[in-house]
Amino acid sequence: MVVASPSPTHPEKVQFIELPIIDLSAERSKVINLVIKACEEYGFFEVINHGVSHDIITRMEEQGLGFFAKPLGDKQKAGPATPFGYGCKNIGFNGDVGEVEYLMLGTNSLSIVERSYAISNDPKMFSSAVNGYIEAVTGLACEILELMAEGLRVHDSSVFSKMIKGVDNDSIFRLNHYPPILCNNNNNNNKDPSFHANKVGFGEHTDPQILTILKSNDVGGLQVKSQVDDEDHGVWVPVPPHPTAFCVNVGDVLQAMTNGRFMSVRHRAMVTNTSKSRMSMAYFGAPPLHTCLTPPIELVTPHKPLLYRPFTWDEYKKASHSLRLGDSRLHLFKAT
Ligand SMILES: C=C1C[C@]23C[C@@]1(O)CC[C@H]2[C@@]12CC[C@H](O)[C@@](C)(C(=O)O1)[C@H]2[C@@H]3C(=O)O
Ligand SMILES: O=C(O)CCC(=O)C(=O)O
Ligand SMILES: [Fe+2]
Repeated sequence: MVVASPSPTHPEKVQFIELPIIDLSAERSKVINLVIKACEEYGFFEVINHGVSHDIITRMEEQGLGFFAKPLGDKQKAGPATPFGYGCKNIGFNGDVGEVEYLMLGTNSLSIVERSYAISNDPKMFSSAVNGYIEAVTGLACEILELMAEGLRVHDSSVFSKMIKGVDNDSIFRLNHYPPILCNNNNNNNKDPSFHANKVGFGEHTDPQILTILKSNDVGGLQVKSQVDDEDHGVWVPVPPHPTAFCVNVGDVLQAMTNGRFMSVRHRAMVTNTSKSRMSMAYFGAPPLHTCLTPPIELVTPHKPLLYRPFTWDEYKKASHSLRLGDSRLHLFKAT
């Protein structure tokens, strides 16, 4: 078997652990306990029976695939991803690269209507699919954030959800497309049937925002880092594609706002498929730029003193943008 490892000299551990899949239609107190456990253990879980309709998801997937199927010149008409538009291979502003192309959008419905003219040949269809999808996943994110606040026994159960509900939120929506690795003679002499492709599509990182809600098609690639089985280094756990589930990532802001009780999950997307593209659709729920981010008082006690100083999303976003993808950023905000 030929394996093109991301680091041939330091092979990384990959372990097939069963990650939590939570049925949101189950009894509320049970759901809450499972959500809290997953956020403490992994900072990651999947949800099923989430209430987002198949039609909303399919419409969005069709529009996304339609966009990526266009010739490069047409995709570039969406403008560069600085911050909103089309990007290819370059991620962020500091030299990170991956085997991915993407489309980044703000979540404001009017701005989506305006932008859709540069993105699609059927702008009305495109903006209605995107706005319908964003409305649905924002609702799901709010519901999950409220379950979390309840589980943490915080008096104001909307303490997290209200940050992404307001019109001035800074949430974003991103479509990622990972074309398959083609087997040419350089990496697969004689078309070896046991050839296993393995390239980094989107390198290891945490999401800076509050919460990410991600849906992919039926092609795998997402991996999350778990500290559970290897305290020192962590192991990579593949997330198998699921026909209906959404993946939920705890972001850096939620780690800070829970005073470190939840952990923001390190994850990456690998390209291992040699015949079919992976597409993921990620909603990143973020607060308004000038909101002061600090945990509710219930989560700060003499036994659990404040871990991070209060900061604004504007400050945190600027710090993130000045760093590389895989850098950890929260330590810059440690309380002294
Ligand atoms: C290298 C970078 C890309 C990123 C901004 C950053 O400076 C560090 C965080 C990266 C990330 C990860 C989650 C989202 O995909 C993203 C849009 C975000 O908000 O933070 C990306 C940023 C990006 O691609 O611009
Ligand atoms: O494509 C994926 O599954 C992961 C994408 C991701 O982590 C991101 O866009 O931040
Ligand atoms: Fe991510």
